[in-house]
Amino acid sequence: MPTFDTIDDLPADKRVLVRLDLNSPIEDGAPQDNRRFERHAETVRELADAGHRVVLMAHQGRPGRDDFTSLSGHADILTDHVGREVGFVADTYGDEALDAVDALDAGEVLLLENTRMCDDELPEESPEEKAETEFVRTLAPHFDAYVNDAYSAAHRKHASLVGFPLALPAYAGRVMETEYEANTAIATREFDGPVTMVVGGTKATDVIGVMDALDDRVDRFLLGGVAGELFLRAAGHPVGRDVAGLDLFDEQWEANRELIESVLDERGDAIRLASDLAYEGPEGERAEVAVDDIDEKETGYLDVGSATVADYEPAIRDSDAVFVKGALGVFEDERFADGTVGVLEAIAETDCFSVVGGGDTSRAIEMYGLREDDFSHVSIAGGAYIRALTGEPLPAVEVLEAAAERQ
Ligand SMILES: Nc1ncnc2c1ncn2[C@@H]1O[C@H](COP(=O)(O)OP(=O)(O)OP(=O)(O)O)[C@@H](O)[C@H]1O
Ligand SMILES: O=C(O)[C@H](O)COP(=O)(O)O
Repeated sequence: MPTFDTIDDLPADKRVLVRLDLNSPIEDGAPQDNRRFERHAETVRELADAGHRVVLMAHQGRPGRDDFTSLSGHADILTDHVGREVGFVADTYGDEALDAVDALDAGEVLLLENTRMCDDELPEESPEEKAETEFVRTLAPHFDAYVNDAYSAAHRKHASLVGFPLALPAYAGRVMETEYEANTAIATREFDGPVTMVVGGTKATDVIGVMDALDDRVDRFLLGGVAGELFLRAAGHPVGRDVAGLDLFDEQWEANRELIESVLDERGDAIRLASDLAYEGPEGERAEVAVDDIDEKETGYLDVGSATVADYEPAIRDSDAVFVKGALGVFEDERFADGTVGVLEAIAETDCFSVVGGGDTSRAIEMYGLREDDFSHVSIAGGAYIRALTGEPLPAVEVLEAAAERQ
């Protein structure tokens, strides 16, 4: 059971600073609606209905990446889900933000600008160091309480996640509570048959570390996405080409090369790699090529191929549990959705215990007409959920627990 306080313990009529995780897919510069808005809206609505003054913090993307944007579009989507206006101020803790915070009335909701636009937010440091930053020291005195609802970012030691709980009485929101309970329970569950993990997405650095930590708790890993191509590279195939504007492959290859080689060496028999890949053909169509026929690194691959899906399906069917972290391809583009959707369909058809995690990946479920009920748990957390599987502590949860002991 969690040992943190929740919003049930929050006294009435407070000025509350709330951390959400609204990190979303961005298309043409605009955030795309997804489960994170729907789920966080419950916490926001409950706090506003209770008459608190509610100020929200969240992040979007990472500096230097295309998805690093303002949160103004997020405020509009959240307004629809909460059913009351969510105001927005394009400032994190300057005078403009503080004036807007101080002007709020009971039951009003305001979203501050992307926390990662603030220099103090990102470098990972101890909670004590984060609590001493100008960001926390300036903003905290304008509030009576802090609520963390961002379970899916709880593996990061950023100021908005670990600094404020040292400066204010701290509570968990509804998403933090439910995701914590579901994911912690999974970590201690025992399975009779094979346990399979589908690994993909763009955050290869995160998932490769977890593959190493999970060790023999997972019987086989089915790889795709960026991590899959990096493992193929380690196995000697010239794949993993960065398309313009993105540095997904080379940077993560340099950072993880040794670990990938050692995981491949030690767990090679448990790791299944794509036998074919899909790319954009000359007429803009989906084209596929067998991995063994790729002899030059000149094409960017955007999905696993159909032979790979056919190879992965039986492994899923005979599993007792399947965990998904990250998409096998760029499923947002229908031409490159076959890998992700094929694997999700295979999981949905079995009655094994199944968890699909990740803010982006879980979105494929409704995009392609699958039913959430066909999976045991659909988590809006990606990195935090896979860390929970390894039993690794989450720094933002630890500070909430420490706060509860002081309160
Ligand atoms: N080969 C590829 N090249 C580029 N992007 C890819 C590739 N394969 C998958 N993706 C992208 O990976 C994204 C999902 O992975 P990501 O690592 O962001 O995980 P997530 O499920 O959102 O988890 P988290 O919550 O940790 O962000 C999808 O949006 C998809 O477009
Ligand atoms: O989308 C996520 O998984 C969380 O918001 C964390 O984002 P990050 O991996 O950029 O820290």
